[in-house]
Amino acid sequence: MEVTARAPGKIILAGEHAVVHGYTAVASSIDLYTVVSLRLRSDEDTVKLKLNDIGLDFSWSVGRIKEVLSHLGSPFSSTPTSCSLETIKSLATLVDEQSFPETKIGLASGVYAFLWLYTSILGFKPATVTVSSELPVGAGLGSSAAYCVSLSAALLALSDSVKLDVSQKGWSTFKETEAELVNKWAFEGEKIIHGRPSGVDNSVSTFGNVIKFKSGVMTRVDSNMPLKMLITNTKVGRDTKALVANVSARKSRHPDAMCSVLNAIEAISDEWSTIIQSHAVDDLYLSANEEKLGELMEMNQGLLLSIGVSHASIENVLQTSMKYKLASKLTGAGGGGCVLTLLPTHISGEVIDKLVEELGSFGFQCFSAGIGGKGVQISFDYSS
Ligand SMILES: Nc1ncnc2c1ncn2[C@@H]1O[C@H](COP(=O)(O)OP(=O)(O)O)[C@@H](O)[C@H]1O
Ligand SMILES: C[C@@](O)(CCOP(=O)(O)O)CC(=O)O
Ligand SMILES: [Mg+2]
Repeated sequence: MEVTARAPGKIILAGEHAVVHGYTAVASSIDLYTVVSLRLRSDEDTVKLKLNDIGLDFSWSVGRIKEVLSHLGSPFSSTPTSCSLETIKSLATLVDEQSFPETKIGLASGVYAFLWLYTSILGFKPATVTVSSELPVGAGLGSSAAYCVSLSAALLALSDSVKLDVSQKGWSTFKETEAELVNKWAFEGEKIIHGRPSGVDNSVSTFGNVIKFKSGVMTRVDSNMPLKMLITNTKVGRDTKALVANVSARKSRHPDAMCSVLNAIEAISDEWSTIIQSHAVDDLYLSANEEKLGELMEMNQGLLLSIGVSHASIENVLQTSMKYKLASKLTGAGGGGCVLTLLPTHISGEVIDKLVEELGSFGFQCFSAGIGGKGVQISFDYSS
């Protein structure tokens, strides 16, 4: 039997980075998914991992995994637990043995996260795991969270920790308590990739829709506004872990100034969630609210610049969209990656086409995505 799990990416509408320090963020799932398929094998004695998006394949014999991890007391606890530094070192041994290409070394932490989740949830069962994603990897759309959530979901679906109704056909969602377990494991995976994640990305990928997130607590937001965003990928590579660490360093150098900036970001997140929850009584009310959201995005972007996470490519997108009187902000960790541009309901297709063309001339890639869909889902296939 094969199980397939899919988990969505996300956009952060307001509050990235601030959320790492206990201030509110508002985020929404998008309809671009990372898909993980997992097949347990009785015919082989290996754990195979195929990472299609980054073109890397791994194969470990179960015996070798046991040998390297046994002194740490593996198989590990089947309840969500943090991976120690000592364990990461052992996981790195397993990855190094597969001659990880030097040019892709930044991607190694994703493989450590896989090995940690795999051995903790399924122990030493032989299997083939394949990962492919519609999300750009490392561009601010939460690919790391979608990867950890879909992996955790697929692994838990075939573990003893979760009892699922496997007779269901097509995509199905987890019950609340099971989804919480998926989310907790995914957070442990995110810790390996991000260092110090807030938990907003894995939560919105697990539960979907629009959420407010503060100090590890998620609140569902009932959005009543038809939100449309243009997403521009600057294609400038960046690493969430490094950007988050830089902000923390700036915060320790300037605690008072940073506290004021982060408080201001929180006020923006709070206003975002109030506005999108309000019911538009007529078109005038809707466009007034869209204008307010645009201003909030401009303010949020200015504050993100002040904490050091913007980039020349991001500023280029901002200036270009401003020519068309459209507001933008970076989304995710910044430093490159993706920028959101709010597309008000009254905007003409012609204007959008012109903007997309101009952004394309800089080598940026524009696309739109459905905002606020379902969270993680699974599907069983009995034919394999
Ligand atoms: N589809 C994927 N295949 C392999 N690794 C992935 C995939 N998606 C995410 N990752 C892991 O997540 C990391 C990117 O995470 P991050 O820097 O947080 O960017 P973002 O989450 O914004 O895409 C990659 O370096 C890799 O380790
Ligand atoms: C910067 C941050 O707020 C969001 C990071 O998102 P992404 O990995 O860039 O998609 C970090 C976090 O909340 O864990
Ligand atoms: Mg990430």
